[in-house]
Amino acid sequence: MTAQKLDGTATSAAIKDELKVRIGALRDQGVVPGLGTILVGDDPGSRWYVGGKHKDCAEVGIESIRIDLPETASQEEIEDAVRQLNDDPACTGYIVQLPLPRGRDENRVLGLIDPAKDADGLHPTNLGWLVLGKEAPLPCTPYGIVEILRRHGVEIAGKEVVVVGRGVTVGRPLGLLLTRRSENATVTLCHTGTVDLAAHVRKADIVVAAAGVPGIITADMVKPGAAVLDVGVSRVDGKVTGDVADDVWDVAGWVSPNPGGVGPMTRAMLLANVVSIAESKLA
Ligand SMILES: Nc1nc2c(c(=O)[nH]1)N[C@@H](CN(C=O)c1ccc(C(=O)N[C@@H](CCC(=O)O)C(=O)O)cc1)CN2
Repeated sequence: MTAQKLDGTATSAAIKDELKVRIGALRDQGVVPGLGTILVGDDPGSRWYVGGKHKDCAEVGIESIRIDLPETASQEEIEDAVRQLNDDPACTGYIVQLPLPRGRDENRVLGLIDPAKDADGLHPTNLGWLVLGKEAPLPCTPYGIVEILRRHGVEIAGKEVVVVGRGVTVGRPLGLLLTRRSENATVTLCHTGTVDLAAHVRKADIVVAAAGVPGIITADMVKPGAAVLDVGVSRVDGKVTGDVADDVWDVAGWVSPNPGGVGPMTRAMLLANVVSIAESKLA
């Protein structure tokens, strides 16, 4: 058996086509959506991700505002950049690319973002709304994971989901998202303190691997027919390598490749958040 592909490249292209229509309608009403980014430092991966976000904006008709700061930027300089975008009327929503260089207080920076411009859904207020069940911008990777499953017809309600990784951009918010009444999954959040990871993964209908450990999910751990989403990103010999071993394709029902799976969905949902923020201002 070979798993079917959860194709993030094709799905994100379809989402971008839908967004182009919504952006056209906004522009017809005199609203020009703008995405801002704050990038600090020289990490090649982060540079690539931010470059991709601005390329996506150009493709769908969202204006771009880019603030790049050097590796040496102080906490104060980063916070000034946040205030600048909070005050910029051309900026509908924005993100601070994570991780920040060592020694900077990420939580303090995220907390200074205007929650109404939080295109990443990572401001404490918006994460709080996720807990409380009120509509707010959703963190882009978890949002993308739900969309890729939904658009491939993979049932979520009533399913056992194992999320491997408890990071703030994926694991923790994904657990909250999938346990909302609208998704209705049962979620087990595994992490480095989990004693028997394989035993948990074996019970899952849906596995989301976001540990950043190459090949941590192997075929013997996967229930036949399960959906396995590969979110982890590591670089091995300069090549992007995911958390899911190649032999998983022989056992699973669905696999999201990496690259080409959840990554492009993360980018598409960021655009969707910006468009939703712009639309909410008209309502
Ligand atoms: N402020 C944020 N920082 C980070 C987030 C985030 O959602 N908000 N997530 C990740 C990085 N990320 C977006 O910022 C991201 C990661 C991966 C991709 C992607 O398209 N990946 C490609 C492969 C890329 C490669 O070759 O290196 C793919 O999967 O096909 C897009 C965005 C951490 N930081």
